[in-house]
Amino acid sequence: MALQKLHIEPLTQEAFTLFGDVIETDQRPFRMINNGSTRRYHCLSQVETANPADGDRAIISIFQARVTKMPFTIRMLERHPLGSQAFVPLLGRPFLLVVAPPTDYSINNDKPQLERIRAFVTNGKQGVNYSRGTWHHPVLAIGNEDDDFLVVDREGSGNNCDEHFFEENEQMTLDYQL
Ligand SMILES: NC(=O)N[C@@H](O)C(=O)O
Ligand code: NI
Repeated sequence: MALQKLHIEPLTQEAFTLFGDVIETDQRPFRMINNGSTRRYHCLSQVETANPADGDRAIISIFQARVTKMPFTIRMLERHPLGSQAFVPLLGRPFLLVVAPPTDYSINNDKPQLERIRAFVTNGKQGVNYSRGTWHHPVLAIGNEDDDFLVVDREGSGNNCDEHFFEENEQMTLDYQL
């Protein structure tokens, strides 16, 4: 049986609001700083950490992601129940997002809602900050060369990564040619 092919939408903040924030400058307000030499696009998103009083902290990493060979089968999604996770491309290339809205992580074996899974492609100038608990596929670099991302997420005690693997007949196909 053919797997369901995910429709890939262009990323906009409006379409992405259920899942988190788009980090971009297009059409965003800014203020001039540094004696008029610099635009500050202030607080495009915020880092969420569940338990700052227990030592949760926001950290900054770089992910060097291998290119995803297309067509690609979406076999799982993950979420970070204790904090947000932001990906900002460092090489100006588009990348793919597969997401589903956060669900109630207090329920055992909680899982993504299949019918609410959506796929997006960025424009190369956009990053994203997944809200705490947003289901998402691990980073999906596309194109001909591996890609680099600045990643801002939560470090602290406890499990901060739940993975859900789909039944074979629930898996989806992602196919995008740059
Ligand atoms: N595991 C890890 O740090 N990366 C994932 O969370 C991801 O979303 O790529
Ligand atoms: Ni993640």
